[in-house]
This record gives sequence, C-alpha cells and structure tokens, in this order.
Amino acid sequence: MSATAGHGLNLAQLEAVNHLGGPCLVLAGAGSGKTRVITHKIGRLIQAGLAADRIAAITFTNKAAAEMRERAKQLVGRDARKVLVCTFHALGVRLLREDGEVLGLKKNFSILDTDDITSMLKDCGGTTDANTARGWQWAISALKSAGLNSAQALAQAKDENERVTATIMARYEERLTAYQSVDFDDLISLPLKLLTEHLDVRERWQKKMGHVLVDEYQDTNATQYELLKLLVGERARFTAVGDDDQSIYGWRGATLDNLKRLPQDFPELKVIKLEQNYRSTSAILRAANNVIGPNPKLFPKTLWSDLGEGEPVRVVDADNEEHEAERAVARIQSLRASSQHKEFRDFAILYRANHMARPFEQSLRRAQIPYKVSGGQSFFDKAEIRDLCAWLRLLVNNDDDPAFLRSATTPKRGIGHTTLQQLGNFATQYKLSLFEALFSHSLGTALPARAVATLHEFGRAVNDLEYRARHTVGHEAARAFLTEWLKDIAYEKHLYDNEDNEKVAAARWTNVMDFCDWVAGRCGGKIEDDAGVQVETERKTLLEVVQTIALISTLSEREQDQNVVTLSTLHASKGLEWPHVMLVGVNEGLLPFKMDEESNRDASPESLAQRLQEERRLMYVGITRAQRTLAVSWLKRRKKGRESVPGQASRFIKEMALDENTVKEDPREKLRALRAEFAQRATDQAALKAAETP
Ligand SMILES: Nc1ncnc2c1ncn2[C@@H]1O[C@H](COP(=O)(O)OP(=O)(O)OP(=O)(O)O)[C@@H](O)[C@H]1O
Ligand SMILES: [Mg+2]
Repeated sequence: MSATAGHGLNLAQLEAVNHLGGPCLVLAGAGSGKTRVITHKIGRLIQAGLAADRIAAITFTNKAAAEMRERAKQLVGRDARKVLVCTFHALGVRLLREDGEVLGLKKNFSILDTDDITSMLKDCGGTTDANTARGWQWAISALKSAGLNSAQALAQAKDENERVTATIMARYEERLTAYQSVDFDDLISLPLKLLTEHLDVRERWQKKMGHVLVDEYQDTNATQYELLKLLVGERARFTAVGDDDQSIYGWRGATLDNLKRLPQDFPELKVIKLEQNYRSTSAILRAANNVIGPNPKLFPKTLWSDLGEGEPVRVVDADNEEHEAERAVARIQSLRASSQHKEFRDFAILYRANHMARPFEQSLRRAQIPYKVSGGQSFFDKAEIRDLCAWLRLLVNNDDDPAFLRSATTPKRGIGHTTLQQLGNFATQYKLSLFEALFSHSLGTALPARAVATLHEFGRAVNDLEYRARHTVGHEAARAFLTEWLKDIAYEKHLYDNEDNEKVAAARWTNVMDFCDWVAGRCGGKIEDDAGVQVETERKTLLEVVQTIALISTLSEREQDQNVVTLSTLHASKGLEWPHVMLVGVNEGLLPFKMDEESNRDASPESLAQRLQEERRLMYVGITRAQRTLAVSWLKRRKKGRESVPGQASRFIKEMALDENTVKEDPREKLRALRAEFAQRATDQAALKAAETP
C-alpha cells in the first residue's frame, strides 16, 4: 500500500476522502473499497491538520478495529495510534469511564459477560435452569435495545409472560446498580442517557470529536444511531460507509431505517456511490448480483470488476456432512497445488451456524491442515482465562460480585457454598457488595467465626494484590508479578487436579502463560517491534491495563498473522476477504434458514418475506468474501437431531446460476486432488530439504 493518504484510490473514493467538512455517506456494494476509504480518510484528516486524538473510527468488531489500526499506522505512521479506533461498545466504555460519574457510576465499574448475566438472572428469577435465564436475557436485551427500562416494560406488558420478564428486569437493574456493573446494552444506552441529560458533557464531547467515521453503517441499531447523532452534534462532521445489501443483523435490532433517515436528518449530506469492485472476479460478482437481485432496492447500484471473468463458481453436492468436509479438504489441497494463492490463510470455509464447524475441524485435522475457528469460542471464553479475568476484574472493581464469587472459589480456598450464601444474604440485607460485606464489623453476627476468618484472608489477599498491581509498571515487572501470583494461588496445581487428561491440563496451562505474556506486554516499556528493533513504548501500571481487559473478546492482534485456514460463521465473515472461499451447508432449511410452511405456521407473510430478504443478504455477504474462487456445497442428506433426512439444494444455488456460469463438480475432482496432494507433498519435502542443506 502506498505511504500517503489518497494514493491507490479511484475518483469517487477520493471525493469521499476529501470531503472533510459536513456529513458524508458512502453507499456501495461489497468489495468496492468502503473500508479503504475510511482508513485513507483518517490519514487525510491528520494531513489536513486535525489532531489524531480528535478522530474516532467505529468498526463492527474488535478484530476489524485491530486491522484498521494497523492499516492506518502504515498510512500515517505513529500518529495513527492516537486515533480512537474501536467498536460502538468500546466507545461507550470510554464515555462512561470518563464521565459516567454524573450518572452515579464509579470509574471502575465492571462489564458483565454473558455468563455473569445468566447466573445473575438465575438468581433474580429464582431458577437453576440456564435456558430459562438465557431466555430472559434475550428478552431484557431486546427491551433495552428498544430504549425501555423495567418500569416502562411493566407498564406496556401485554401478558403474564411479559409481566414476569419486567419484574425480573427490575430486580436485575437493582443488582446492576448495587454491584456497579453494566451489561453490553448499557454500554450504548447509558452513554446515550449521559449525552442527552448532561449538556456540559455533551458539549465537551462534541468539541472533542473533530470527525467520526463509521464502517458497516447498515448494521447499526437505533440507539447507536442516536449516540452518533449526539456525538457529532450540529456540525455533523462524520463519514458513514455501508451497503444496504449487507445488512445481516436485523435479528439484533439493526435497522435499515438508519440509512433512510440519514438524508432526512442531515439535508446537507453528501452521498457518494462506488461502483468498481476490487475484490472479486466477474463470475463471482455475477453470482452475487443474481442472488441479491430479487430483494427490493433501497438504493440502486451496479457493481463491476476488471479482474477478469475468472473461474466459474463451483457447486458441490455432498452425500452428507462428513463427505462435504472431505470434499472441502480435497479442494484446498487441489487449489494449493494449482493456484497462485496457496498459503493456508488464503482459504476460508464459511457456514451458517457455529455447530457446523465440527466435521470440517475433524477433516482438517486428519489432513494436518492448520485452521482457526473464528466467531466461535474465543480464547477469552476458555474457563482458565475466565478464571484469571475474574481475579483481575475483582482488583479493578471490588464490588464486582460475579468476579468475587468466581475468584473466591477458584482455586478452592476453603470458602464453601453455605458461607457464600450467608455472606450474600448479609450483603443484600445491608445493601452492600460481597466485598464490602466481608469487611463489615457485624459480619460475625451472621457467620461462624471460622468462616469469617477464611473470608478475611481472601479479602486481604485481594487488597494486597490490588496494591501491588497499582505499583507494578512495565512489562517485565508485570510478568514477574503475574508469575508470583499464580504460584501463590497454586493455579497450575488447580488445573491438573481438576482435569483427568494431563494433555488438556498442559494445554490450559499454556493458555494461561500466553495470557500472562499478553497482559504483561500491554504494560509497555522496552520491547522489540515487528522488525526486531528495540523501542520504548508508553509504560502503564498493571492495574490500568487490567481495566481495559474485560471488554476484549479475542486475541485478534495475534490471530492475524497466523497462516491458517479460517472456519467462520457467515456473520463473523463480514468485511473480510480471502482468495478462495467455500460456502458450505447451503441447503434449504439452513440457508435460507427454515423457510418451509411447517416452521412458519404463525408467521405473517410480511415477516416471512423480510426474513427471506435477510437470508438473501447473508448469502450475498458470503459470496462476496471470495476474491478468486468460490465453491458452494450442499448436502444430499443432512443430520437433523439424531436423524439423517434428505436434503435439498438451497434456492440461492439455483438463482446464482441463472446465466449458466456454474459448473457441477464431478468425482474426478477427488482423484485430481489426491494426485495434487502427492505432488504438493513432494514439493514441500524438496523445499524442506533445500532449507536444511547449508
Ligand atoms: N482504489 C483501489 N485500488 C485498488 N484496490 C482497491 C481499491 N479500493 C479498494 N481496493 C481493495 O479492494 C478490496 C476491498 O476493499 P474494502 O475491503 O475496502 O471494500 P469494502 O467496500 O469495505 O467491502 P465490504 O463491503 O465487504 O466491507 C481490498 O482488498 C482493498 O484493498
Ligand atoms: Mg468493508
């Protein structure tokens, strides 16, 4: 990529990049360089004299944010580090950490994760059933996204079910306040409240925000849009880029209305369209256009590419899931032998739902092909990492009760269930957090002396850790601190004691070590950069670093460089691209998801039509991830529960091939793949030998 902002852009992209004043919307199809416009515009704004810390770029995922930060750095150098590149939620955290106090929120509030919320809701609703609790979680989240609190929800409840949800929501709200915690929805709704109700805070932020850029604008929801409007104020210095055909988060409250409202709310809005696609071959683009064709057009647009016709899209009919996975692996091997793009990272297998990854993982393992599953269980969801995070969260916010409960019992330190229950009752009675209750003078009246003593010991350990974390600066000190702490709590022993399989325990311990390296690395100091040069980065205390950790959901920065095949859900693939893409499980019932009469007896024709439109957009997103080759496979028989039932190719496959550019794969493919695999192995071995010979 060129080193200056603006190089490597076409005229329409340049126009968007150079429109520095008022509001700007770039509306364009997949792969037309919308994200590139955002990165270059960051550079252009800095060139034009805007301080980097007055620019905010909002992306859809943490991973996308990391990638954008990296690209901006290549473009404008170190200054890019000061640009606030983050998701809407991370922006919300920033706002609340800086100004949440006027809402009664302590600076060190904690952010609950899904599991914390489930267990809190189990408590609030008096159930032990996780599914019931998760149901409430969805319902409450939907109410919050619509801007309602429990009182409003109760007032408009239509049946007993909704009344119960509202009552549980009220208890849940109380606990959140008591524990100084927020959930993910709050990260948008509380900043919104903050900026709406506090004029001085609003004015300060509006002055600070010199320009706000938003990627994937079509997937913002109503509250995010309101937040954006409040942030940019009357001056409306913002750039939004998006594609109405890629709106795939309707189920999470995203709404295309935001696209429609933009020109109404900002009459001076400059709308720019991009039509050249730089990502895919013509064959792939045609297939994509055919699939999205039947959807109603919000904004008409034509996409073209001059990357040539390319290979026809392949349609693969697989006997069943295992066979489909084998075919995918065979395809990877055959393409590695014949294509210019033969790195493992050049391949992606995309599917509708997480659970569909399993057979592909198994086949890839068997073929010894390295892969990663993105959009599935992330590093931070692993039990051992959650254990450590709970401790760290407790250091940041002593009142974080879920973190208290987890760290007080992991590893076991003689604090039993009964003790915790008694402590909980005591805390509720006096409206204290568990940690506050622990140090209360009258605790002895409610609990036996021995229990109080073990609790005190735990409390002192936490205080001591907190004190030391506050005074630990730089990565070396942080690493030493973490090592010592793990020894203190005997965490390695805990892992081996609780795991029958030693290999698994060892893998968990490696994860723990990785995590510590990563946390320590963030504390700054003298480090080697990518080129092996010693540089001095800003030193931070361990406590400061820990404060930001609750929100990070993946080790995205690291994953980027891995040379592995990607397995991903279609939703998580948004915005990304690979030379070779395989869409799998493209069956009626899976993609589109359950459109048959039986499953939709109660659905209105409108809601059904809307669902089909969103499914179509999902397929469009999948197709347009491919740069050079695309294969789409479907199952002749598929598993449904424990049964195997006949499968049918998705209607999208037939629609894709309207102009007969699609070729059916034949069984010879497999033979060719085998031959290719042998050839590749021979080449690999030769290369290995050559590398070993001095
Ligand atoms: N003017 C250009 N010249 C050459 N390559 C370009 C140009 N603009 C974009 N590209 C390349 O085209 C590809 C797609 O760009 P980008 O990811 O920005 O598209 P997008 O519109 O954001 O796609 P999506 O809708 O999938 O998010 C990238 O590899 C990018 O580097
Ligand atoms: Mg993009």
